Amino acid sequence: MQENVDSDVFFFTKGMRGARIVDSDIFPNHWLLGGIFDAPDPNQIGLFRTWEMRNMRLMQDRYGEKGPIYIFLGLTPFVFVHEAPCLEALLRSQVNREKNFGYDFLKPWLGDGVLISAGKKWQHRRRNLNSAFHFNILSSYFLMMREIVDEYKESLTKRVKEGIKEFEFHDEFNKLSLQIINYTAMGFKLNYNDPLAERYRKDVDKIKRSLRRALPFLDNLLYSHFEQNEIDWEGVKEEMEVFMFAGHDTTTATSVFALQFITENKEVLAKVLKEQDSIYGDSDRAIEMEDLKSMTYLEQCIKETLRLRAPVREYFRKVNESPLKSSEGDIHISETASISINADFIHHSEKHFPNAFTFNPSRWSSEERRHPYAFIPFSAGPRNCIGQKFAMIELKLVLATLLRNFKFQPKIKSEDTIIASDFISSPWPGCWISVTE
Ligand code: HEM
Repeated sequence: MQENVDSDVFFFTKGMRGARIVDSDIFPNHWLLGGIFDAPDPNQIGLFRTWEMRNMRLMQDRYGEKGPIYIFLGLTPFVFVHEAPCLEALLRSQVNREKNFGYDFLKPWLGDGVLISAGKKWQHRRRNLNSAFHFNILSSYFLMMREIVDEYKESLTKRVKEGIKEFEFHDEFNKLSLQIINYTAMGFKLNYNDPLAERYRKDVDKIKRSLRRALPFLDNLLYSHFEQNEIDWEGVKEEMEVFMFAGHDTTTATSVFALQFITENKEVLAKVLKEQDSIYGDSDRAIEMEDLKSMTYLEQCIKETLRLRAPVREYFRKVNESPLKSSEGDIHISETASISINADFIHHSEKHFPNAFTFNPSRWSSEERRHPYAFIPFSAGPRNCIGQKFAMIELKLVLATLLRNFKFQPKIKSEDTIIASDFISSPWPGCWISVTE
């Protein structure tokens, strides 16, 4: 059926504008199983991302102007939505906001919480959770984050003084981010050394005590459960799981990649430190929430990191209504297809980001203009990341605290770092960085 075919895929894409099956030199398609045999061994870490990016680039060069690209992984047709107007049409849609079957493997763990659920259930949960991210509430999270980050600074200082010279920062930040999300969402601190039973007992005790304080996130869920009868107990547990997961691996990845990019680039580091000096001078006063607004260059560094190392590099949808209405006309997508939104891919587009593979935070200065849907690390539209402001606060606080207090020397360059493309990206097999005071 498909010998180097360069024509519309007849049964899935009948009548679709620009939908093409890819040429056999990009994905050698098996007549029944499609491109599945060509995919690299997923155990060979880092290869999948390189393979996918290369093939998507080749496809875009050939079919770029013609709309979404179809490929087959096994019997499943996948549609790669790869251009900004098409991404905008899809992500802004109020109708096409359901996740595809690819999220099912998360269900035994995260349940049918806000990350995965659909329809009225999602709408209801999302509305309920939105209130936990208002500005005033974010300010109270900030104070809790600062407490944790200061404790981490003390611990790092102690270990450096004891003579430890190198640290694996993916692991360091993973513990730190977990501690932050645990404390802000649940209201108690983790103690990794506690034996399980003792920890459980203490933690339950602490939860009970902390409920007397204003604990925005868990409080919010408990209020909805007990007072408003809006969410059942299963729902409370689901949403806590979602937040613990969505809120820590992503910020871990961003912190470690940002630390590596900033500290390997002396000019960038000098500008970050100059900005910190302009805010604090010689004073060693604590970082305040207000200060974060003045950290514009640091914010540019974080955005540039999110562009080059999107932690959620790919996410998926299914289509409930076609055609999508784009600024460039209607885009027809088959309702049997799964849609891949590959943030990593559009973030490396030369059209939107000249010298796309170079770390250049200044491209985020306010004069630069680009299509708003060319940069989608937090997704966009009604199903975007609910925690993005929370994440930016955490990232600025962590990076500013560390960069002001320590000197870092990465052991490996960003360009030589293998990126493991699990559900959330990470440096493989870690990211070792020397630290001095
Ligand atoms: C740098 C950090 C982060 C990045 C890059 C990120 C990225 C994303 C992306 C791409 C999505 C859409 C996923 C999809 O469509 O399948 C998403 C959804 C979500 N994120 Fe984040 N996230 C970050 C931090 C956080 C934090 C800190 C929280 C919570 C405190 C959070 C909570 C969520 C939730 C609950 C959703 C599901 C929203 C919905 O479907 O309505 N995220 N995030």
